[in-house]
Amino acid sequence: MFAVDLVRGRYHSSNGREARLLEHVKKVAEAGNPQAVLDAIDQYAHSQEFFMNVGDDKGKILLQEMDKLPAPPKAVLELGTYCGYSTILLAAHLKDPSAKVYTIDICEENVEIAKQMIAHAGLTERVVHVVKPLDQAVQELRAALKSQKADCFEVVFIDHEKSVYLSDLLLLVKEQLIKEGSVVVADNLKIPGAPEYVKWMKQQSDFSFEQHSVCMGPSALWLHDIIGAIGRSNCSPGCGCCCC
Ligand SMILES: C[S@@+](CC[C@H](N)C(=O)[O-])C[C@H]1O[C@@H](n2cnc3c(N)ncnc32)[C@H](O)[C@@H]1O
Ligand SMILES: [Mg+2]
Repeated sequence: MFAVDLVRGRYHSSNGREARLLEHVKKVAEAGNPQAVLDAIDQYAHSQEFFMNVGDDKGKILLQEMDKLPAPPKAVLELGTYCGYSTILLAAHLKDPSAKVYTIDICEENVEIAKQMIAHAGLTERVVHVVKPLDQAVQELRAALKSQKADCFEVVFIDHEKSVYLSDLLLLVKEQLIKEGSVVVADNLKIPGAPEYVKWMKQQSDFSFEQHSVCMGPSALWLHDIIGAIGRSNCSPGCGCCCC
């Protein structure tokens, strides 16, 4: 059971499952080995309790999209840290030695678990946590990009509160935190779904948009999902579209 604050969309279980997951990972996964940590999380999530992690199947799609960029990204933005699964996936995949994953979550309990998970994977230096909603983090993110000599976030993974997928994407566009060539991957477009986001993406000529339907297990009813929304920003500076 999740304790969900419907106003702010904070998700943390009321039965301690995230802490149990961390305990399991520390017990079975070799420290400093990101893949061992991800495997331990997947194994526990498949056999013991349900978690909101993106998981291995959809995780592969996320990494494939990252690999399609013309150069390895310097700055990756994640909306929705939870226990750190996708943060570890993304951070372990960074090729540029100075690159970082900036991960946003508004639930401090989740971030505390994620920090320990990421530390166990040996990736603390690769990850910056931001514990506030995106609209309050814009200046901080802009400063972070500047200090890293990055022009924008080349990869964005959206996986937080579905009702703010579109407004947060529009904020990233307006604040020029994403630009031409950035790739935006959004999870859970079918379940629980983000219809406004999908509708908007489909209407944009300055984003190319594709959806990946993924069936993740025997319980197709609730596991069949779309990570979809591989939105690529196509505009060129000054062209007058929504990104400029
Ligand atoms: C589905 S989980 C993220 C899963 C994670 N990306 C993974 O695959 O391992 C969603 C997370 O978004 C956080 N969240 C909810 N609303 C948010 C918001 N407005 N801004 C940032 N994070 C939010 C929740 O606290 C929760 O930890
Ligand atoms: Mg998700």
